[in-house]
Amino acid sequence: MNNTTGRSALSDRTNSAGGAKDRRALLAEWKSKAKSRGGSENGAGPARSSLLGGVRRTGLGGGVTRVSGGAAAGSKRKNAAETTSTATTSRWATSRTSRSASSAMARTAPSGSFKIAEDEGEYESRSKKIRFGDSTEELGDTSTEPMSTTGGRGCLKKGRFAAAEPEPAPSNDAVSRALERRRTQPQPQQQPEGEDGDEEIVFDDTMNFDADEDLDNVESAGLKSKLRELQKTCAALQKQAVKLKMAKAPLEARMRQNEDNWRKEKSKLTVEIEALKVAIQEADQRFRSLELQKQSVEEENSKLTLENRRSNSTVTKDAPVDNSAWSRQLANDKEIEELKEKLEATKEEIQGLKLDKISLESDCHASNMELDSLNKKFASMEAESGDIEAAKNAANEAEIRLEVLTREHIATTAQLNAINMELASTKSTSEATIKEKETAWKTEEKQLRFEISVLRTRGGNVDDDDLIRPDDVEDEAVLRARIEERDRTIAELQEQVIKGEKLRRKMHNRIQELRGNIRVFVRTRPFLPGDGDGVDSAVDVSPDGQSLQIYDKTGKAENNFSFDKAFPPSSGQDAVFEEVSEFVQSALDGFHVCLFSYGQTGSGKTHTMQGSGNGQMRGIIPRAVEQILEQVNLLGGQNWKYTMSASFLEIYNEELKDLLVNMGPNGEAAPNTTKNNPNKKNPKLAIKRNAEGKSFVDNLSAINIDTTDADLGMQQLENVMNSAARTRSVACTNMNAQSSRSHSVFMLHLTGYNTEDGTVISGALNLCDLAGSERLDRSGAGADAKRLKETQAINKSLSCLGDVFSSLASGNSHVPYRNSKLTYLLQDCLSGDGKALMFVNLSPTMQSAHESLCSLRFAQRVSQVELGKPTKHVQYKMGGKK
Ligand SMILES: Nc1ncnc2c1ncn2[C@@H]1O[C@H](COP(=O)(O)OP(=O)(O)OP(=O)(O)O)[C@@H](O)[C@H]1O
Repeated sequence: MNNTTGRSALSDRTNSAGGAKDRRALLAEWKSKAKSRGGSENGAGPARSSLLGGVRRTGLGGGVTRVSGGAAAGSKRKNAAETTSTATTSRWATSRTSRSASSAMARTAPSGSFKIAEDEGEYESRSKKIRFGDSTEELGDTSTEPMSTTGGRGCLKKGRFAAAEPEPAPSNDAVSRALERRRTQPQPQQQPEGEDGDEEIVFDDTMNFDADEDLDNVESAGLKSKLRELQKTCAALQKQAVKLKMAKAPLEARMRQNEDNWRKEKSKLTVEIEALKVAIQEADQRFRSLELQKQSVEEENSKLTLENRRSNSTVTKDAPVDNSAWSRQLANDKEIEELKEKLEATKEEIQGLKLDKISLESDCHASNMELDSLNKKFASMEAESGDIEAAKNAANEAEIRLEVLTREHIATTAQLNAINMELASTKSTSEATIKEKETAWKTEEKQLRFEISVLRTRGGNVDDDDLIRPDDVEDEAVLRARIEERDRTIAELQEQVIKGEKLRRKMHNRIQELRGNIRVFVRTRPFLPGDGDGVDSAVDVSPDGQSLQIYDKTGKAENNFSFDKAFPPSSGQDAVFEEVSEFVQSALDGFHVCLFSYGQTGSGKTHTMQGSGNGQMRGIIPRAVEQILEQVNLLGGQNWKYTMSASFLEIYNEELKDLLVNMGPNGEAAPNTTKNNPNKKNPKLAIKRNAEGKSFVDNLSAINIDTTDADLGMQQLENVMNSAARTRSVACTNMNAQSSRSHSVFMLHLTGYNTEDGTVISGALNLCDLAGSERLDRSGAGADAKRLKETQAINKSLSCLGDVFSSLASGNSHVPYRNSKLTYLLQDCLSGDGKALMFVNLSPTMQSAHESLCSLRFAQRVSQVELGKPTKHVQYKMGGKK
């Protein structure tokens, strides 16, 4: 900004202000000057139009005053307009006319004064933008120039800066006068308030100081300070305007965002409203239709009510007619008619019945005759049926016998084969020994012959006869006697060895008894026809009769086991029984003895316990009973009287079953089937404890075995065994044609009474044939649901038995006897009260090697169980001779 320009403008303005030119004259003058400068009227348009408007509206009249002040300011004004017009054109274009006017005025304002502009710090007041001058320096400069600000001040009176207007100094008389004059002068017509409500800033052309009043000098000080204040205010306003402008953009963005949201919301709501309108319409329609329905229903209801009333009234009117005598008469007549008809019908019926009776009587007669003939027929048929039944029984018996014989035959053949095999091996061993000895003998003979020939040569002419002297003959007799003597000694020694062996066994048994061990015997069965062609045995029993080895298919020995006794396949039933006889004997002495056979299916458990057949293949049970009967007879001579009873039960699928349910109490041969014993129930068996805490099976049949007559006793036992064999649950499996599907327990109760001293002993022999442990895949039981259930029950109870032994071996305080019926039943025998012996039966086949190994491991655990010293059950009873 050029200070000089400002000054000249001010002086021009001051001079021009001194004239009485009116505004129009000034404008015309400005126009002509502009034209003379070559500026188009259009180009100056904005300024001009602004000026035109501005003079009417803007209150910053100082500028206007300066514009109107002189033509000298024209060029400068033009320059000022040019400098700002570029920057503001667009905004000018959009500004309202009134604003344009004031802005234009500002642009045309000379430098050095405050101006209204938009290209620098600006303050927006409603619709106006007010730009204040740049620097105080300019203001300082301008203050040195005479400046007519009367118009400006006048504007400020009503303009927005009016509040900031300082009071004129009281000493300034000229100012007071001018103000006074102004007050007294008529006011020009005021511009009406702007359309946007802007404060009206009135440009007052008449507010000019007189030339003679040196206002410049008078007011300079006050104006300066006023301007400074205004400057400060404007600066503050500028800053505020900048802030507001900065704040404006985000606000505008927010406003736009809000506007958008509002529009979206509005459209959404419009849609919703539309939908609601439709719904309301529909609801209205439905409501109307329901109303209609209701009306029709109500109408119908009222109709029905009316009808109902009408019909009721009709009914009450008709009632007396029903009760009239005439109608009663009619009814009676009708009834009589009906009764007559009924009577007729009954007569006919009676007639028919009479005829029926006659025909029935004849029928009855015929039937009676037929019945008679039928009775006769029935009697003959019954007789026939009895014969058939008997024949059937005989056939059954024969079948059983055949079965037994077959088993016996198989067993015998098997054992014979085993013996033959053993003989063959013994023969080959003996032959080898003989050969060896022969060779040795031949060598010795050669040697002797050589020695003889040497002696002969040495002897020269000595005759052979001379060599034999009487002494030598004598020596030979002595030698023979000596040999005989030696043979006797050998025989005696052999006898002693046998006795010693017996004693050793006895001692061993005694030791075992004292230790309370469960004794374990292992028995390997011979090869059977069904075992295949392979003759390689998986089990090798050592000649010591106690140890054995198991081989796998590769021929590798798995383990070396040692037990109380190991029986090779060639061992017969007698040899086995010999080993257990002493054990059985102890039942007679008042011990509770338990023998049980354990092993995989088809390994020979039943063969060991019951046997195969009634001959040499008889098992432990018949042999034990036989031995006991013999012993009882012997003891009978020693004041002992025994009674004996046998029971036989099986545990099938964890259920107890009496196998002698069809027998008479004294072992009478059971008629074959339950058909002949229809009244005999199969009572439920339960394991219970007696007063002494000993277990017994409630409701179990006990068959008396005669102890006085051994033959009778054996016959009774045979009946018992047959009856049990018939009732026992057996089935054919892949592993055994007669596989036991249950655990069977033969119980022999013995009571001995000594007539001399009143001693009573009660022993028991429990011979338990366990069901075979089996693998489902080998036995084929998995294919049949019944077999599968049986097998699961078997394996479970065997595992419970294993748990009991493990528990006993570990010395646990709690032994899980109650986990299965089997262990609960055998609890007394297994808890140290009795003597226990376990047979482990093995199959010799290679296919069974794994199962055999499992059985042997189980047996090894059992052999470690110490039950404690067994108890002898002895009582004393009054009545003995002593
Ligand atoms: N030591 C043996 N000497 C001769 N034959 C035997 C011998 N052991 C078993 N057998 C025969 O083997 C077959 C199977 O024996 P057994 O029925 O006793 O087996 P098991 O172990 O009781 O089988 P399961 O558990 O299936 O009842 C029978 O025919 C039996 O005669």
